[in-house]
Amino acid sequence: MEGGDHLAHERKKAQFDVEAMKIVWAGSRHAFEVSDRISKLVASDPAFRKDNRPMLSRKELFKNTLRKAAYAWKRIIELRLSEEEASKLRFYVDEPAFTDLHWGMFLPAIKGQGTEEQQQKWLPLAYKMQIIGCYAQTELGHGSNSSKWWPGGLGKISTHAVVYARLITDGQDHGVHGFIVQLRSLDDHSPLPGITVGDIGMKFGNGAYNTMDNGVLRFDHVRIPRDQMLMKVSQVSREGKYSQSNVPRQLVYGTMVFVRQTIVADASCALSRAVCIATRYSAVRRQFGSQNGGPETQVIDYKTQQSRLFPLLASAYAFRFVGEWLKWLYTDVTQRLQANDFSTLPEAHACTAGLKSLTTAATADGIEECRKLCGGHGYLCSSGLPELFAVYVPACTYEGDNTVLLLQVARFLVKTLSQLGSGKQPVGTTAYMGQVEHLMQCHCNVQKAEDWLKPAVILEAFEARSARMSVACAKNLSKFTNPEEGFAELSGDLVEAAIAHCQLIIVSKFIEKLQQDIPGKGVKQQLGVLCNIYALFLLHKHQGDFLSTGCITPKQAYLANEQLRALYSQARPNAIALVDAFNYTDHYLGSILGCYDGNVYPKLYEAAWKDPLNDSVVPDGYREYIWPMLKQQLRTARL
Ligand SMILES: CCCCCCCC/C=C\CCCCCCCCC/C=C/C(=O)SCCNC(=O)CCNC(=O)[C@H](O)C(C)(C)COP(=O)(O)OP(=O)(O)OC[C@H]1O[C@@H](n2cnc3c(N)ncnc32)[C@H](O)[C@@H]1OP(=O)(O)O
Ligand SMILES: Cc1cc2nc3c(=O)[nH]c(=O)nc-3n(C[C@H](O)[C@H](O)[C@H](O)COP(=O)(O)OP(=O)(O)OC[C@H]3O[C@@H](n4cnc5c(N)ncnc54)[C@H](O)[C@@H]3O)c2cc1C
Repeated sequence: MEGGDHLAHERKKAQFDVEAMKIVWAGSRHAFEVSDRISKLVASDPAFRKDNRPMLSRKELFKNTLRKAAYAWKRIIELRLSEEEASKLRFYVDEPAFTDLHWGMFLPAIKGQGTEEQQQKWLPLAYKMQIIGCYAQTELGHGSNSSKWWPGGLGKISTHAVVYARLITDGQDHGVHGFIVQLRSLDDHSPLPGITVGDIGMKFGNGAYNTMDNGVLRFDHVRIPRDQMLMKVSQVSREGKYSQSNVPRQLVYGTMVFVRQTIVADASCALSRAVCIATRYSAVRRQFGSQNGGPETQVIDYKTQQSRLFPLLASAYAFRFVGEWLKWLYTDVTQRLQANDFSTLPEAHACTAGLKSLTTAATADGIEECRKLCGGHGYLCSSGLPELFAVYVPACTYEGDNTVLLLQVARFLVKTLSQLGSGKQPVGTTAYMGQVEHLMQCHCNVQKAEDWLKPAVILEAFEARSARMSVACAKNLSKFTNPEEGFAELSGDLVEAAIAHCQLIIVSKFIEKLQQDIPGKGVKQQLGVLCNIYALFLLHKHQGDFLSTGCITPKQAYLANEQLRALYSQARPNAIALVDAFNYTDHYLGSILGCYDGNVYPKLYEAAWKDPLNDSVVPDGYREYIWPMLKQQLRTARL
């Protein structure tokens, strides 16, 4: 079958209004329209071509990124794009670049930690890109005194950095503070005296994150003017006297709360992209199972394929909605901080750290699972999946290693529990801990599989599991005389308790989303199916937790799995429409397997011939290496 829409028959099966779902996915009609317009603008501009990335050398790749970044900036100015539109443009250009750190970390660090005066001086320069900044926190070795190593944009492009370093005055160490440091000349880009700076080398995968100049930085007697220390949280006077404002020291790390929140939103984008590719290809691909000479089975109809694919589809939607909520939480905490209310900062930190950890880990694993779901063709670069995995997987490490972040959540949970004794009522995402006595002894009321569809039943099971795991950790911790020793000894259990808490947040935010008014025929119903798939898939995967804490019985675990199978059957006819609702262009997907029309095989065949190796029939190197070898063998054979 040539041309046409090879997935048309699948699209006809949809039981809901896809256009309405597109708006739910985008967040609002306005957000949908902006996203739709900008994605088409990028897709139709040959300057943003990206299919050649895996073939380019590092130098060519990097220069190409610089060209694209400059061109994108030119278009942003020419078209007078708003910040929202510009950030969508960056998203659809789909290439990590120094600009991400400039806009995503350097500017927010100055906004969050600089005084009014400092903001007035530095922000206009940064907004007009008259200086380019990065965020230099991580060290090559341990401590805050060796060499900076990893900051994106640092290696080759940034003119400035926010550098985190220890502040020592009069021999007294005041801990880590942020400083704006000029690194390179604004005239000829050479490093300023005393500064050694360069790229740290090639990273995982071809193309992928190698478009970024992650860098190394060393200082040798570099003087930083006093007014370039970011002084919102603490100050040094002309006389060298150190003082602190009436704000928590933790604000020094505020940029991370912001970025982790954006990383959660980004997880739903990366996962939905992989799921879109794997779902479309699973509907196109037929393999075995032919009856009476009829067509073979579409692999999407195999229950095993569904049980691997549909939880990922549901996770993409779940991460979307929790990301939306986290954005709200971040906006709320920011407004409170401006009004000197710091009470919700620990919760915002725990939520952003924990959800960053959970969503990036599930997304990285999910992209790899999607590659496997596409069989051998998933391993081709033209499937789009190898590069997507390579570019995405460092999200499990940057902005805080995922395990380290879960330990931060665990500390927050243990602290919350310990404060119950003093009568402090937990609020927000830990409000359920206020019901700890009930949650420690409640019994799940599921008698038949459909009982698992009740939101209250699901919520109680997840709350009870999380509360019981945290309480068990707290009890075990109390047996240690040295709390830090206990924390280290029990860190494995603490991480599991943190995961249970974060999964509860995601499930409960999905359920809350469904309580809103959601217009469009069948849209809410499909989201209900996905929400239940997400929750019951987690319950099935972690049934050890639910059973060992006595939250559910083995029979109830069995019934949850039975219900899950029924939900997969309900999702099946809607699968293609549910990924169409992401509204991704073929340019953004960058995948032959995931192309909208499903015309996979001719495109794969054509693409193979475009590989540079096929430029000539006889490859370079044949005459030099293979021909002499063949001749040698022939001679030996004749002897
Ligand atoms: C015209 C417009 C054009 C627009 C164009 C748009 C362009 C695109 C825009 C945006 C895109 C954005 C994309 C961004 C790209 C991201 C790319 C990734 C780049 C990667 C960057 C990095 O990796 S930066 C380095 C990050 N490093 C880490 O995360 C290290 C992890 N470790 C920690 O977080 C540690 O906690 C820390 C080192 C911060 C401190 O350690 P320690 O001193 O040991 O203290 P600790 O015990 O952990 O904590 C003490 C105390 O503080 C609390 N706390 C810790 N962190 C925070 C926090 N972040 N916020 C609030 N509070 C925090 C902690 O709970 C403890 O509290 P108490 O227990 O004492 O109460
Ligand atoms: C692509 C990429 C881009 C980056 N961009 C930037 C940037 O722009 N700016 C910047 O400053 N940094 C950047 N980083 C650095 C990044 O933030 C760090 O790599 C990250 O925070 C992890 O720290 P680490 O590398 O020191 O790992 P380590 O802390 O050395 O972790 C190694 C292992 O030890 C374990 N571990 C560490 N501490 C503990 C603990 N307390 N308890 C239990 N286990 C522990 C971890 O779980 C992990 O398994 C980037 C990194 C990457 C990969």
